[in-house]
Amino acid sequence: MDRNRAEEKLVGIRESDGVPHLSLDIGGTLIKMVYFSSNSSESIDNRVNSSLKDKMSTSSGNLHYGIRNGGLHFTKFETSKISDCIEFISSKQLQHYGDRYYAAPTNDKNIIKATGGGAFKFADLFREKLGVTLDKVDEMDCLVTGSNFLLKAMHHEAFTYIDGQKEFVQIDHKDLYPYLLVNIGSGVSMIKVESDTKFERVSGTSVGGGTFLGLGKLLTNCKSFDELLELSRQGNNRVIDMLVGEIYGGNDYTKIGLASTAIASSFGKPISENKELEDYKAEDVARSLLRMISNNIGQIAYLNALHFGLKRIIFGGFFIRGHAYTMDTISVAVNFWSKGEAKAMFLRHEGFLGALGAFLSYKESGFPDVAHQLLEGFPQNSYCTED
Ligand SMILES: Nc1ncnc2c1ncn2[C@@H]1O[C@H](COP(=O)(O)OP(=O)(O)O)[C@@H](O)[C@H]1O
Ligand SMILES: CC(C)(COP(=O)(O)O)[C@@H](O)C(=O)NCCC(=O)O
Repeated sequence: MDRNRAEEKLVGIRESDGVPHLSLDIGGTLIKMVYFSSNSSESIDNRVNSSLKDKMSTSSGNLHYGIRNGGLHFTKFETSKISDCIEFISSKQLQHYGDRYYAAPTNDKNIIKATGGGAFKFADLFREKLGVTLDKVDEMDCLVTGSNFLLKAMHHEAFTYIDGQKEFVQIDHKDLYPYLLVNIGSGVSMIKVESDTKFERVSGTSVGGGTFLGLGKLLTNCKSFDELLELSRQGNNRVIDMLVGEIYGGNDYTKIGLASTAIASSFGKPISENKELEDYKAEDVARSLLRMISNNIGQIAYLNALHFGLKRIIFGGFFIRGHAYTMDTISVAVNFWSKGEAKAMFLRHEGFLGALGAFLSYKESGFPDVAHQLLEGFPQNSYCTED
């Protein structure tokens, strides 16, 4: 970076410890936001009106860390309601929380790190409504940076989920690479990560979280992801899925390792039943859909891990949402073929990898190490609340 420009940026830092920061990951379904607010800006926090607070927290998944002199917040909005996000930023005056480039024309002074497709799509909107320039950071770079950071810095971050048991895994820094990062957002990206800086997107699938939500809305009339997920908890996929035993007269197909209870064909049962969609319970449909998509992603991930000789598969993205059935299905899919050779792992901050990566990228622009300092403040000195 040009030295003069870097110096101009440094002028923008107001306090060394409580410097507020904001980064955005604007995806196909959700906008993820990471921001720091110092205690002195608590009064600003309280300025957010209650209807806006409702919009932020209509579903869980938001995290708030109290650290040092303030708090680190992980918040999300629906991309389709970007005006809520803009209103939120404006009400908290967060647009001043990025870099400041004093030499720039008035509308370009505030620079916020942003990743995801929306950093391109909504750049003009942010400039027009907030006077903010979105400094675009590559989405894959951010996912990898966020994931590497969490795996190295956080004690209780990665865990396995087997037979309903969550077990945290502390990965030795020297033994972290290589691994397969599978980010399940609207679509799915699979990235072979070989070092802090070396990675490659090796695969992906368009059957992801957006498919679950989109198809789920059409099939069940659910209005939200949380509603759909809750419905799936109460459902029974066997009402919709065709099982091996139903094809094999109640028997296992032992020779190829398929139990009679294994799914032979997702959504296969309606083929032979003279029923309409309305005749099936929405709960059962939601359950089968979640199972089908999670299983498919787990299998594709396993095949990639096998192809590239990777032993660890780290799953991130907001689709997972710490949901037991999702994680269990993915783990079973990976384990069915790999027999423990490749391990499926999940992350506690699963949905915020990109936004964290963007937050950390302030460092690369000649900005001092504030982003890292803030993040290093947790988890040791932090308390976390979830809503
Ligand atoms: N509150 C929510 N609203 C909408 N989708 C959600 C929510 N929580 C989890 N999801 C799931 O997460 C997916 C989006 O994941 P995310 O990682 O944010 O991807 P993107 O970057 O494409 O928006 C959705 O398609 C949906 O399946
Ligand atoms: C295009 C994307 C990188 C965008 O990221 P997202 O907003 O879904 O998180 C992602 O949707 C994706 O990787 N889709 C899968 C495309 C494919 O490999 O077929």
